Amino acid sequence: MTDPVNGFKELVLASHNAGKLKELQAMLGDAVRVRSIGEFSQVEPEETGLSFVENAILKARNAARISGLPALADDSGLAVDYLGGAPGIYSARYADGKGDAANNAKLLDALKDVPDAQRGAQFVCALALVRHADDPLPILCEGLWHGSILHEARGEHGFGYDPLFWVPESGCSSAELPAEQKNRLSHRARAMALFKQRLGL
Ligand SMILES: O=P(O)(O)OP(=O)(O)OP(=O)(O)OC[C@H]1O[C@@H](n2cnc3c(O)ncnc32)[C@H](O)[C@@H]1O
Ligand SMILES: [Mg+2]
Repeated sequence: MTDPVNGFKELVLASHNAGKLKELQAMLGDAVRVRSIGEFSQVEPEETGLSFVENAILKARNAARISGLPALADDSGLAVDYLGGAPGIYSARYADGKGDAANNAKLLDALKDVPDAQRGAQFVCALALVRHADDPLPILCEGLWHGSILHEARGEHGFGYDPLFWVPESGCSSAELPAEQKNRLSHRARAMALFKQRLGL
C-alpha cells in the first residue's frame, strides 16, 4: 500500500501551546523540518469536536489550510476517574479560559477530601497529521499515561496539569520530571512513538 505521507520533509505544528510545541519538537528531533502555526496565524480555531481525535483533526486541517503545509495537531487533556473523565476534552477551558493556575485550583477543589484510592487519572494525547486541508485519510495516533491527582502542586517543569499529576513509575509528579524523562514516558511520547513508527521517521 502506498504510504500517504511518503516523502514529506516539512510540516507545521498546529498548536498555540508553548509547552506542547517544545515537547513535540524535541520528540520529532531533526527527522523532519518543523514550522509553527504561530508563524502563519495567531487565531486559534474553535475546538468543537466531541473527542480528542475530532479536535486534533479539526486543528490539523485548519493549520494545513492556513499554511499550505502538511500539519500535525495534538489534542490532549486530563481525564479524572472520580470526575467521570472530566475535564477531558475541556481540559484547557476547565476554569473558563483563565489559564493553567486556575484550572489546577479548580481541579484540587473538585477533588477536595477525595481519598488517594479514588484519585486515579490519565493524560490523553491524540495526534493527527493531514497532508493537506482536505486530506481524506489523516494519520491518527493516541497515547495514554496513567497516574493520579496529588493534593497539592509539586515541581516546576512541564506545563498545564503537570504539577498535580503523580507518576507512579517515577515516584514524583510529572512537573518534577526533567523534560527528557517526561518526553520518554508521557501520553504525548507514546502517541509520538506510534506516529514516528507509522511514518518511518
Ligand atoms: O489546542 P492547542 O493550540 O494545541 O493548545 P491547548 O493548550 O489549547 O491544547 P488542548 O486544546 O489540547 O488542551 C490541552 C489541555 O490539557 C493540558 N495538557 C495536555 N498535555 C499536558 C501535559 O503533557 N502536561 C500537563 N498538562 C497537559 C493542557 O495544559 C491544556 O489545558
Ligand atoms: Mg486547544
